[in-house]
Amino acid sequence: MLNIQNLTKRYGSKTAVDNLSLSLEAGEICAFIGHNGAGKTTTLKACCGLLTPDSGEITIDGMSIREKPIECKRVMAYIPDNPDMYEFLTGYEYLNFVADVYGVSKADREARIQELGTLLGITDALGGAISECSHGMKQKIAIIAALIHKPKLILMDEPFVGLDPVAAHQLKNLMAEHCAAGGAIFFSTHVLEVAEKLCNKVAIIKNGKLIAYGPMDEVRGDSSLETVFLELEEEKA
Ligand SMILES: Nc1ncnc2c1ncn2[C@@H]1O[C@H](COP(=O)(O)OP(=O)(O)OP(=O)(O)O)[C@@H](O)[C@H]1O
Repeated sequence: MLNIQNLTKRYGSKTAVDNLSLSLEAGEICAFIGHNGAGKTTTLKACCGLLTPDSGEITIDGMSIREKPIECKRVMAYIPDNPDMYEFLTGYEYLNFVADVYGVSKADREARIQELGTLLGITDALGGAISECSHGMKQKIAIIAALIHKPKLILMDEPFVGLDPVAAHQLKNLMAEHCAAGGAIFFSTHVLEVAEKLCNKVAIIKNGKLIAYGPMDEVRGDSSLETVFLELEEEKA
């Protein structure tokens, strides 16, 4: 579903991501963890075509994001950590705009907005201007917008930040259901307890390099993810 081969991305003389390779199959939900500035957002942005790598190859559902960006975007979604939206639109107007871009039928979009809006507890606010929404409310609208075309692969950058406990719980359920139904999710988080409970795979990045990667049970062994993470941070310092 997602294949990253030898990804390197530099900003000037700074190597933000250094020869990183990983892959995700259908049904896998992978947490991407690492210290601030480790290279998570850069990797996620390269996966969805927002950043051009200096070297390496990324494929989505077997298609190169470089060669077939539109086809890739039809089957994937990206939820950034700080969503930029057209704030002068209402939530409904924005979601309909996104549904138009993806060619989602009227019936399908209405059902999806209803289902996800109810799940995340945002339906009542969708008639108001986005500029009047709180950070968490905007995050919920961004989640609905990203999922409106039923993507197979979901990329998320710290998706739980700003969500209230009910919405965070519902999002975790939704993520688990998505993967149980044959989708895949690659998301960054600093909340190791959530990563440990929710994910069957984990990738740990430090200073742009992948320092641990594999099935959650194997990477964690008999300890907690937090213990493994802290040990790795110290070891490779
Ligand atoms: N546009 C940019 N120009 C220059 N350097 C950048 C730019 N974006 C990111 N960087 C640098 O690249 C490195 C990786 O940043 P990135 O945002 O990918 O980290 P991150 O793991 O997502 O961090 P956080 O957990 O704080 O969100 C950092 O050293 C950062 O300063």
